[in-house]
Amino acid sequence: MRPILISFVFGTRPELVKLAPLILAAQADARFAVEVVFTAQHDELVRDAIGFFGIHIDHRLDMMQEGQSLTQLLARGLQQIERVYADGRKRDVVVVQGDTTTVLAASLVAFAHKISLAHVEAGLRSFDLEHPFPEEGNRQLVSRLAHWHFAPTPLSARNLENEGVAGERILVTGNTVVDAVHWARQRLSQPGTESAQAVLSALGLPLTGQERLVLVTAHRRENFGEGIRHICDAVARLVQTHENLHVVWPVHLNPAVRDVVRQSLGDNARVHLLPPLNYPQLMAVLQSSHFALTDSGGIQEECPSFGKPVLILRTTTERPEVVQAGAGRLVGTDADLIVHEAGRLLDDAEHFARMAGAENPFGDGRASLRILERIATDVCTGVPPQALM
Ligand SMILES: CC(=O)N[C@@H]1[C@@H](OP(=O)(O)OP(=O)(O)OC[C@H]2O[C@@H](n3ccc(=O)[nH]c3=O)[C@H](O)[C@@H]2O)O[C@H](CO)[C@@H](O)[C@@H]1O
Repeated sequence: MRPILISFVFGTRPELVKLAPLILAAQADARFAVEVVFTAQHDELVRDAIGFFGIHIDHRLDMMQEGQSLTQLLARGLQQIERVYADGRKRDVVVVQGDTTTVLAASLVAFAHKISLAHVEAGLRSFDLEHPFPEEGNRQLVSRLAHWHFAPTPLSARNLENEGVAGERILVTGNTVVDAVHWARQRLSQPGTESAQAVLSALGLPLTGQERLVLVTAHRRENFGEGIRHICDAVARLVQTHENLHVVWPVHLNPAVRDVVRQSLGDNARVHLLPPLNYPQLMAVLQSSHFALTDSGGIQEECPSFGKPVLILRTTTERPEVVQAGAGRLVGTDADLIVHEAGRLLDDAEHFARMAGAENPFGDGRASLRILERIATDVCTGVPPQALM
């Protein structure tokens, strides 16, 4: 029997990080042949991560164009992915992750070609089509097209069931972000690889062991303007009241974030404003931090894998599991609340230990294997094609 041909499509760094363990596991498994399509929806930020995971790209597309609208981006994605799939090769499965325009475009092309679609990290919902836009709409649309819905948690599986997705098409796998963290930690501890300490030192961060590092990141549109200003205000107050506190903030390149952060914290000696970090650098900083303050979805999921509490700079999250598990808290961008909650983590050792010791709601690092096992079993028993045709 010929191997099952899986085509992975991704366009941004978070998609790559979460698909990399799956791509590597499929490549190491003789049951599968693997094709990797990169749309370059993001470019620079992804390149480092592609190198770190050692992913071979079969088709590098060129989806971005200066000044194009969302519709134009989608149209360009559709056309370019279509060109790849028009080569007559028979793909058995298309795998996408998450909620970007790349994901929607690949899902529509897979549908048009009657290729069974697997959606990784399925079932996340904010239930508000405008927030995040266009991601919430993309997620919901992809759930109408996918054959397999690989839900990271029981809650995301329930969201899908509530929308009428048949139970036999949903599998709770854990989040592949945990697989990626395990892979990265192992890689960073191998002889010959730069240690976390060496990475920190190369970034110019303090290392006497007396300091307490806190990681801060903010990139969501909903926080631009007032939100970012309040976060900066809270960071300045925390540093002022905690002598050994050092804040490490890889600043998003968008001027709406960068200019405000530089202006308010640029001359604070214990606030280290860095350019965006590559994935292994981010892993090293997170591993060495006391906790994180972030609006990033991925970092919210990565923190519990490191046993690091996370304060979420949003008023809602599509990942409420981290809050329910006790590993995270929603603090929004209210400076007083940020200072209060961060202060508790810094000053109350018992409170810190409770949050740091919470169970990881995103799984055990074996999500990729569960996903591949399910695909292999179903394709071999002829389940998906009939379902689609
Ligand atoms: C509107 C919106 O918010 N959309 C979300 C957003 O996802 P996110 O919030 O998870 O995105 P980030 O925080 O950028 O990525 C996280 C990954 O990057 C690593 N990282 C981070 C900072 C750094 O300096 N160096 C790094 O290596 C980090 O460890 C983690 O693995 O974008 C996605 C695609 O556009 C969307 O699908 C998703 O809905």
